[in-house]
Amino acid sequence: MLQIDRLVKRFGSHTAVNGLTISIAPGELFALLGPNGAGKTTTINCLLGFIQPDEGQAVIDGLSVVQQPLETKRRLAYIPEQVNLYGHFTGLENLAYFAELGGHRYAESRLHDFLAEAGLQPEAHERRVSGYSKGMRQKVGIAIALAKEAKVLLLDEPTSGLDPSASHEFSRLLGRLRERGVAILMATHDLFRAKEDATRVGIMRHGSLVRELTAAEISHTDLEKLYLETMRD
Ligand SMILES: Nc1ncnc2c1ncn2[C@@H]1O[C@H](COP(=O)(O)OP(=O)(O)OP(=O)(O)O)[C@@H](O)[C@H]1O
Repeated sequence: MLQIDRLVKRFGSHTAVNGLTISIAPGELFALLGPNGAGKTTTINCLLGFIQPDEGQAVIDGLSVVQQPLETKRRLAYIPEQVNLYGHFTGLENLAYFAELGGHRYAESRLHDFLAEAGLQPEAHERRVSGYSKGMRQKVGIAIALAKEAKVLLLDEPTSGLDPSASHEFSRLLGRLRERGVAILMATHDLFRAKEDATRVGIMRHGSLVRELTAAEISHTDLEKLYLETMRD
């Protein structure tokens, strides 16, 4: 469960996040849309503890991000546009390292299982990550989320730059995480994937949520129309 409650983040006189409230239940995927500068990444950075909010709070699995930073980080997985891994280590070694940071130590065979579950071809498991494609790095990111038994997954522009089949496969993996009860927040510009993958869609502008809808209730075309209208208001 992820709860964001009246979150405010200011940079000098500029308010990047302005009273944002979102609640995401286990198994839900909330897609956060919004133009450049709307405050999506700033919100995610507050949840990750990279920056401190000025007001409001974020709660992960019942724990406050500000008051229990280490405990909340253990329950979180984060997949940015470019998954940050150690290039000179293999996928398997990266997974072992990040799982251990999250407090989990696994036998090698179990680590292979997580990578396979995340869709990484077996022959790639013991190859250096520096030779991986973007899609392969993201699969390691998913394997890390599985190995950490993350309760909450944060995604920032995960499908930008992925080819359509990699993007489709990534969505399928997100579906599997949802089935396991992970609460997912995905910041994206991809209206198609938002509609396809999300249970709810929110449109953010100037740091606030200006629209919120159930993905099943709207067509792709109507979502695009609504988004463009919201930007004109
Ligand atoms: N460290 C910072 N210092 C000053 N201003 C910042 C900082 N980080 C973000 N901002 C400002 O806060 C606002 C929100 O930025 P943010 O990156 O959260 O937007 P975004 O919705 O993620 O945009 P994009 O879609 O381009 O990733 C922008 O006006 C940005 O310039």
